[in-house]
Amino acid sequence: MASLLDNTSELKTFVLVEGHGVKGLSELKIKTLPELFIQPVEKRLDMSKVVPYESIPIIDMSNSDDPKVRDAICDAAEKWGFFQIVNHGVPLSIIEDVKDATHSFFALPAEEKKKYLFKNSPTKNIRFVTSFIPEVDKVLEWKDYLSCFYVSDDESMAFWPSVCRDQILEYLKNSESLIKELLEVLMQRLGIPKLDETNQGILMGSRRINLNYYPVCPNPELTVGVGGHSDVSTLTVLLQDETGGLYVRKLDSDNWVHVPPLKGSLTINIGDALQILSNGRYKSIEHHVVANGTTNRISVPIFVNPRPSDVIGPLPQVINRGEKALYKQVKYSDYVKHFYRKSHNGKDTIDFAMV
Ligand SMILES: COc1cc(/C=C/C(=O)SCCNC(=O)CCNC(=O)[C@H](O)C(C)(C)COP(=O)(O)OP(=O)(O)OC[C@H]2O[C@@H](n3cnc4c(N)ncnc43)[C@H](O)[C@@H]2OP(=O)(O)O)ccc1O
Ligand SMILES: O=C(O)CCC(=O)C(=O)O
Ligand SMILES: [Fe+2]
Repeated sequence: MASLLDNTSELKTFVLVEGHGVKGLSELKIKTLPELFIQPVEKRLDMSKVVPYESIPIIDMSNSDDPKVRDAICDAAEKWGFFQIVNHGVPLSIIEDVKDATHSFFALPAEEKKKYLFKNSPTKNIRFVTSFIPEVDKVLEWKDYLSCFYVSDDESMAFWPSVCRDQILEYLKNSESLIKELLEVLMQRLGIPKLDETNQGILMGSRRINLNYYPVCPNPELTVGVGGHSDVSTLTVLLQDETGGLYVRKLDSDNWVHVPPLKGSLTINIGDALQILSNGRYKSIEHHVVANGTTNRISVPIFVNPRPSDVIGPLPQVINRGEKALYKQVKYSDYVKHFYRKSHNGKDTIDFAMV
């Protein structure tokens, strides 16, 4: 084991090539974090900047036709870019099943998970990854994930791992009406009365679901689970377990707020695509996940996106009201490729679309 930990190339082979991931490394019960994962101080979360007395809004959606609830959603999207929802209509049993399925996938032997590594995967729509982009990240993040781009039920049945695919598909189906409702509410404030065939594609034409696994880490203070970043989605529906560890930057400040686990809740965050489409009215906010010294953590984000071929820019209904466009028109797949070409670095992806 000593040679594995001292030799970066052997370590990379074990973690990235043989399918062990950081979970496999954590299970060796190593006492100190290998250098490969030690993040520069400026990439770690400065806990002295966490404000314990503030929290993102919690919105009860049981009466979602109520104008007060609809206003609360839009206000949260403008002022926080992040909010938690309860009574959202996605059955608790479906949520529990997808959490169990996530554990089942990561409990598979390395030999099995290895089949989904980018170079072995039968399709580019599914990949098992450690860190964010190990080919680009100089220092690795303490996270393994399975990323699944939804194309069709048939494609998923053919290629997704059988231990988790049915539960993921059920979760995707059962969250669809919630996603439509949230987007409809957000569009109404922009002067767009409803979701229809003219706007549905650009707002929710593709979905990617990630199963994230953050294993116990020997020196959590020296690394990150996920470095500071904003999502490139329209919006993200995030399911987290009871561990905690997600922090959100407070708008226009240097302070961070914890997103506490709340049984049965889902966390919603605005992504870069909706910040661009709304010409900056809705905010895509930087967030960060810390590593944990005692508990394995899972989370499951659904990234709701434009279609890869869509060209995104400030919506005409927003610009026609006289606002100056803050962003140019960019092809969404170019935007996402730019995101995947560099390591996490706060909010810098959106510079790609700045006028
Ligand atoms: C925080 O930690 C994260 C976050 C995330 C993701 C966050 C999001 O917000 S994901 C939302 C992503 N949006 C979509 O998936 C939208 C729809 N998809 C597309 O636009 C396209 O499928 C595409 C992603 C652009 C891929 O285009 P395509 O040309 O068809 O395919 P490729 O040639 O395979 O890929 C091009 C380029 O991107 C790299 N890449 C693609 N997918 C991934 C991926 N899932 N993970 C890492 N890298 C990916 C690929 O390697 C290519 O790179 P080159 O350098 O060779 O050009 C996710 C993970 C986190 O940890
Ligand atoms: O694990 C979490 O709570 C958040 C993960 C995240 O930000 C992401 O996958 O984009
Ligand atoms: Fe994220």
